[in-house]
Amino acid sequence: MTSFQKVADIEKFRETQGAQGVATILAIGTANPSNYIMQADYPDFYFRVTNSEHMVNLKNKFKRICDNTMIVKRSMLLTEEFLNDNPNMCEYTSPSFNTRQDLLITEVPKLGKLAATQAIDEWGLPTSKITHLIFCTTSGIDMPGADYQLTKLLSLSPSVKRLMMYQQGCSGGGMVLRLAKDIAENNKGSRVLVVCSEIMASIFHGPSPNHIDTLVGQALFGDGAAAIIVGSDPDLAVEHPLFEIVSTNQTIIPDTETAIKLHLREDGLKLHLDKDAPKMISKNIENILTQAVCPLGLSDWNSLFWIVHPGGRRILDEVELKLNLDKQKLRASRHVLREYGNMTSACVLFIINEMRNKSLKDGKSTTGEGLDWGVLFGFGPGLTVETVVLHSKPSTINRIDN
Ligand SMILES: CC(=O)CC(=O)SCCNC(=O)CCNC(=O)[C@H](O)C(C)(C)COP(=O)(O)OP(=O)(O)OC[C@H]1O[C@@H](n2cnc3c(N)ncnc32)[C@H](O)[C@@H]1OP(=O)(O)O
Repeated sequence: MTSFQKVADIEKFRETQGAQGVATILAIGTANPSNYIMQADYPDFYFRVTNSEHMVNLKNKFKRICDNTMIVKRSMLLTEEFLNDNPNMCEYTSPSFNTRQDLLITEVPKLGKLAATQAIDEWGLPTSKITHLIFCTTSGIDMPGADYQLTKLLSLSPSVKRLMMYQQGCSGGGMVLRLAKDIAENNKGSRVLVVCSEIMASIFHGPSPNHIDTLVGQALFGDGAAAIIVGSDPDLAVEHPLFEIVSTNQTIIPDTETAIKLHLREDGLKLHLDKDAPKMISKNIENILTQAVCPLGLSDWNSLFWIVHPGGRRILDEVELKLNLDKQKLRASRHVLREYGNMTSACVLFIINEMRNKSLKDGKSTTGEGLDWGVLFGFGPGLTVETVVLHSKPSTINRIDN
């Protein structure tokens, strides 16, 4: 065989490997721990459980921060009993890594399993058809990882191709869509199970008057997991496309390296948040958006449906203001923030779910609030921005939850 023939054969083989069509979201599932706390009750809970009632001014400030988040409730695996039994987690800084790890290593895959099971039920095909697994979490770290544990919990094939993404922060939700698209479009017949599972036990700390940014984090984060199934060339006899993942981009906003930082230390995951992070995002958002959607001939921002990581209320306010978005455009993002808080990487997948459910309930013609094209933004440390352009599908069938 000549070397020319060899190359020709490889190219021919390569042609059989790729899918024909664009990667499509085929099902979505979500899950939260049953334990939750109302935001209005949180300052009392938090200062009581951390033995900080004497910090009266700080508690008043925390009440103001909690009120201004616009969050109504958050799911929280951490109970008062657990925190009382583990007082090292209630200090601002005290070695507590092992306590956190012991909880997270078990509970993160378990919560992920609940969301994944819901997505698989909606999808309707056997788990043996899942070819790839992407697991994303910023809650803990381990080897073998949460992807391995979930493979066991769901009895997936031991040959499922796994990708474990630890410590990606809130942009992780956009990142997993980018990776799932690349896998689905380059591997004919593949079905990618994507799971984002987050538990705030990693980032829970007692208050410190010298670290208000960490305190802001205590008012924002909630527990939740979301799962989606992504594949190209759906079998329309059994699969029901929800959104096509049309294009993806990742970029770093210049000179913002210190805006959102999370450092994993012996006292847990420490959040550092610049007060101006929302402004840094809004100052750059139009440029990033233009680069993502202009190649598709889209230039009217209000003609799109919107999925924006709700890192905090001010991030949504600033984006809305900067882009002159109609008040209803960020409805789904605000709904998820209000009902669940900031669930890090899982948030944007919850918003996709909320959008398709509400679209169906309201009798809209497409999964994207009756519109055809939409944009999804994930924001994380870096500042890293993940941008995903989505195309909606007819708003029919599939199960509605919530
Ligand atoms: C984990 C990841 O990878 C990605 C993420 O999502 S990280 C989280 C990203 N989230 C953010 O950056 C939060 C954005 N901020 C907000 O949404 C709002 O500021 C908020 C809801 C926290 C408070 O609402 P607000 O309308 O700004 O209230 P405001 O009265 O101005 O602030 C309350 C107090 O908190 C302080 N504060 C707010 N943000 C602060 C910060 N980052 N650092 C220090 N102090 C802060 C304010 O100075 C103010 O203090 P005073 O009362 O002493 O003046």
